[in-house]
Amino acid sequence: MFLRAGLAALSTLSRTLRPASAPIAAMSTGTFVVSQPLNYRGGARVEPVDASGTEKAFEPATGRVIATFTCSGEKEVNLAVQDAKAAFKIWSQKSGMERCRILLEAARIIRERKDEIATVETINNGKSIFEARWDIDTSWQCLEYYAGLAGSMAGEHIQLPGGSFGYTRREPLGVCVGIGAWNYPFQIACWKSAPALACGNAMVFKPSPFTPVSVLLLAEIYTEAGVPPGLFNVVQGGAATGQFLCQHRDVAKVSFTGSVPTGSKIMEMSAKGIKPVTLELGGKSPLIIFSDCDMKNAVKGALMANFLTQGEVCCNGTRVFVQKEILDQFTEEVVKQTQRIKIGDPLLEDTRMGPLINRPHLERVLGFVKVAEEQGAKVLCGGDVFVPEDPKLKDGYYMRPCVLTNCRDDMTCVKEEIFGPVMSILSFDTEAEVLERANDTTFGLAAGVFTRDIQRAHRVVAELQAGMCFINNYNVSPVELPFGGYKKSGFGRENGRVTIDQLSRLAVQPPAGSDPEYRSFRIGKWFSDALNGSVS
Ligand SMILES: NC(=O)c1ccc[n+]([C@@H]2O[C@H](COP(=O)([O-])OP(=O)(O)OC[C@H]3O[C@@H](n4cnc5c(N)ncnc54)[C@H](O)[C@@H]3O)[C@@H](O)[C@H]2O)c1
Ligand SMILES: NCCCC=O
Repeated sequence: MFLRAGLAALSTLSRTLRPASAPIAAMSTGTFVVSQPLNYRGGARVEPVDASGTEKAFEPATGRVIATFTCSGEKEVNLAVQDAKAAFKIWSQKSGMERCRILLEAARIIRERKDEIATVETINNGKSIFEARWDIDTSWQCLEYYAGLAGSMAGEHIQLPGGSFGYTRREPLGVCVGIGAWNYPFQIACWKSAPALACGNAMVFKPSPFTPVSVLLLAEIYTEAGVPPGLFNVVQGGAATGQFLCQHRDVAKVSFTGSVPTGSKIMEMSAKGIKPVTLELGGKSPLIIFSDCDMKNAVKGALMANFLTQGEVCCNGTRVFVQKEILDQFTEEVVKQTQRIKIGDPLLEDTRMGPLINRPHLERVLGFVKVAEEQGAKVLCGGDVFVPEDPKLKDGYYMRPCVLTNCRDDMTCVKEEIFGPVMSILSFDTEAEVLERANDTTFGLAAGVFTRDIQRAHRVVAELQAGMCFINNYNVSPVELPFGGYKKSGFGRENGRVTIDQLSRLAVQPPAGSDPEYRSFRIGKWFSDALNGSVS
C-alpha cells in the first residue's frame, strides 16, 4: 500500500514540478515550473475562490519565474478556516495514540522523500542542497518528536478532602493559524504544524509569497498519512491574506515567524480578538570569541553563524566580538576561510552558498555594506555581486560573503538585522565589557561563546539576554530543545515539550466525589441561608 502511495506521490510531484521526461535524479537548476494550484483545502489542491492580488515565485539561482499564483481573498480564507473547523471535530476526538500513528506515518513519508523535498526547497529558496537536506531532517524529526508526545498528553487527578477529587483535561485550542517566513519554508511549516496537530488542533498555514511551493508537499503528505481532509490547509498570499487569517473570528491561535515589524502587527490584530500568539522574530545575535578559544573551531563557528543559508538565518551571530589579543589572527583566518566558500548553483553537491532570495533583498543587503563603508567600516572581503561562470545562472541573485572590520557598536551594520552574508567584527578587552555590549540590543534571539574555560562559558551564557546560547558551536537546533527569543525577538517557543502548553489548554473539572462539603452541601447551604434571610 505504501509503495502505491509513494508512486502516486512521485507522479504528483513530477506533474507539478518537472518536465514530464525528467527523472528525480536529473532535476536541475533552470528547469522547474509549477502548474498546479498552490492552495490546499479539504484535502486537495484548489484555486482560490477570490483574490487579493497575484504573486510570482522565483528560482533565485536563475531569476526565472517558477509559479504565478493568486493570493487568497477573504472568502477563500474563510473556506479554509471552515474546512479546518470541520476536520477539527474529527481529529480532536481521536486518541493521542491514533494521532501519533498518523504523524509517524507522515514523518516516514517525509524521510522517504527527503531528496525531492530538499530539491524543491533549494529551487525556490536558493539555499544549497546540502543544507536543505538538513532542514528536511529537522522537519521529519519534529513530526516524530510530537508524535511521541501525542500519546502521553494528559491532565491531572487532584485529590481533595473526604474522598473528593478534581481533575484537569488537556484540550486542543481549535483552528490554529501558522504564518511563515521564506528562509526555512518547509521546516517552519513542520515546526508549527507538528505540535499543533499532535495536540488535536487543525491548521491553516500561509507561507511567504516568496516560497509558496514546498508546503504543498507537506499538505499532500499529511493527507496521504491519514489526517482528515481539511486538517491542514494552505492559503497563499501576502500581508492582506495574513490579515484575513489573523482577524478571523474562528481562529483560536496565531503562530508567526517573520520580522519584528510584522510581528508587532500580528500581535495587535491578535490582541483585538484576544487570541494567543507565538512570535518567532528577527535577531542581531552576538558571538563572543575569547582569546583562549580553540581558534580553528571558533573560525568555523563564526562562518557557520554568519553564512548559513546565505546569512538569511534569524539566529545568526552577526556581531562577532573578538578579544583584542587574537583579533588579527582570527580576522585573517576568517577572511581566508570566507574566500574559500564555494558560491554557485545550489543544486550542486559541493556548493555551500547559493543565491539570496530575490533581487530587492540582494540590493538591500548590498546597501547595508555600502552604508557600513560610509560609516567607517572596512570591507575585508566580498560584499559585492557575484556572477557565476555558468551562463544559466547569470540572472541569479548571488553575492560574495562579506567580512567587515573597524566596526563600532553604533553602526547600522552592527545594530540592524541585515539577513544576508555580512559579518561585522568588533574587538573587546574584558568579559564584563563584552557582556554589556552584547546585551545592548533590542533583540534577544541567540548568542554564542567560544572559550576553553568551561566555567567562564557557563557564567557568560547565564548573563547573556538571549533565548538560545551556544557554547563552542552555533546554529544547532535539535527539535527536543525549545527555540525562541527574548525582547523584540519574540515570545513563545517552538520545539521541545513547552510548545504543548502553547497549543492546548487545561479544562478543569472542579470537585466531584463523596465529600458532602463539595458534593451538594455547599449549594444547599447557600440556598437555605438565602431563604432564611441570613444572606444579605
Ligand atoms: N525567530 C525565528 O524563528 C525566525 C525564523 C525565520 C525567520 N525569522 C525572521 O523573519 C524575517 C524574514 O522573513 P520575512 O521577510 O518573510 O518576514 P515578514 O515579516 O516580511 O513576513 C513573514 C510572513 O508574514 C506575512 N505578513 C506580512 N505582513 C503581514 C500582515 N500585516 N499580517 C499578516 N501576515 C503578514 C508575510 O506574507 C510572510 O508570510 C527576519 O526578520 C527573520 O529574522 C525569524
Ligand atoms: N533552523 C532554525 C531556524 C532558523 C531561523 O531563521
